[in-house]
Amino acid sequence: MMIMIANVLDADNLQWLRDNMRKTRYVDGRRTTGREARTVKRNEQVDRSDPLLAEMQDLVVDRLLDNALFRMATRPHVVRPPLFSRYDAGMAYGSHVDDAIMGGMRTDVSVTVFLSEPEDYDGGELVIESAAGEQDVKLPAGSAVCYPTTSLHRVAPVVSGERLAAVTWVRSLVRDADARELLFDLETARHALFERLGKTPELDLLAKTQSNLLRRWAED
Ligand SMILES: O=C(O)CCC(=O)C(=O)O
Ligand SMILES: [Fe+2]
Repeated sequence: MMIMIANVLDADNLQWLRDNMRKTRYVDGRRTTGREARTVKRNEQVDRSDPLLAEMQDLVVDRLLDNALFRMATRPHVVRPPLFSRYDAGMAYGSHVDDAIMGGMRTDVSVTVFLSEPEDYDGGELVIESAAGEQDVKLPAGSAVCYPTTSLHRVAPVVSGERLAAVTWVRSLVRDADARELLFDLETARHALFERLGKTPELDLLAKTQSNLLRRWAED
């Protein structure tokens, strides 16, 4: 399941991150990438040793974990410290699959938090491949897209302007994407029924089912 989440970051968060990204040091994005993906990656990333990076990473991870939709969709166990990237005109990241293990952690869900407004750059869509075809994703600044790390994907060439993004990976309590979707749907239906009818015996059964499926599938 792919899901878009609006307003993960507010205007103040965005301003602060963009101001910092004007001050940070960058390295060639190929430095953090495996042999094959490196051949198609053309971007810049905030240097791992930059003193501003840790606070930027903490802000994005905290804002993701504060977001109820993010927690429902990804069932996070661990969220990796994000990479902050910039793409100028001509930069792109060709088709690739993200590493299955990063820093010893299995990666289940890939996340891009958009930091530039869509009108500030041409091109630069995140293109996610699935059996149903390709989906172009270009969201307002502060919004995030979450998609299974099993997917091939790419960043289309930026034609003009600058694309800033924070990218991270989630190790989910629920490894299987179909199981995560099932739990997401159950919980969504449960919340909607509660809003409409209050706490009924049928709702209790749904809550029991959701809880017991999560207990069955969760790996902690
Ligand atoms: O910038 C993005 O939206 C995704 C980047 C990406 O695919 C990666 O870093 O592996
Ligand atoms: Fe990727």
